[in-house]
Amino acid sequence: MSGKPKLYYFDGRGKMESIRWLLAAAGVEFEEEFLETREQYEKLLQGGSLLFQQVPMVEIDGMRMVQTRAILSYIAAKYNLYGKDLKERALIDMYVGGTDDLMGFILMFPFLSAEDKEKQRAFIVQKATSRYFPVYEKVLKDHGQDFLVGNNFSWADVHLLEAILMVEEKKSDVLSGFPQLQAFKARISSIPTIKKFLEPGSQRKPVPDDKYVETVRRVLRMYYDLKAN
Ligand SMILES: N[C@@H](CCC(=O)N[C@@H](CS)C(=O)NCC(=O)O)C(=O)O
Repeated sequence: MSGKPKLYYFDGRGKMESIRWLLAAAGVEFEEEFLETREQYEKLLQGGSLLFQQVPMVEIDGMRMVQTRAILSYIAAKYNLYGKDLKERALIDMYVGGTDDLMGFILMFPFLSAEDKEKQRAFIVQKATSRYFPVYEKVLKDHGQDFLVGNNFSWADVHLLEAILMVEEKKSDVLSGFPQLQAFKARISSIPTIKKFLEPGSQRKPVPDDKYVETVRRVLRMYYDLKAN
């Protein structure tokens, strides 16, 4: 294993994208191996690298880590993005849990039929604006600080910015009723590591397209259709 973390996933967002975001936010360079064929995936399975036969898998510090949440927590702790004490860590976990739930509504979006996509788009925007964004808007307004937790840049900020941009891809003016979040978005986007990640040519993945969907289906042998909520 080289010094840089190595990410094993598809050449697309999915569950790996938040890991890319967090590494980039921490200023950590990483390598990637993209799964294009069933054979590549089976090789990983046979080599015993995938504890639960699933990706994302990340080689880091001599470990082969699976389970997205465990990987993210490790990176957050290692690079001081996880609060200064247990209470800040608990808050970060709660805020990340909320944004994760919101992102969960978007994760399977590319796999839906055209008709279900329209229903899901409305559902995502409704959940974002009535359940999740008001929470972060209030947190920022009440404490008046630049970051969500402890007046320091943390995993919670990175995750929320990722979620905001994902929802804006579904409805570009979704932040119109959330002035605190608009300012937050501008502030976090201008942090040098994040700014670099948002520029063209970075390892950030684009909105999933049909080719990504076809690759995931083929490699994982997903022969069923997903239903919208
Ligand atoms: N709880 C795991 C779930 C990982 C997961 O569902 N991975 C999918 C690809 S995004 C997979 O490998 N599916 C193959 C399978 O479950 O057989 C995590 O969060 O990392």
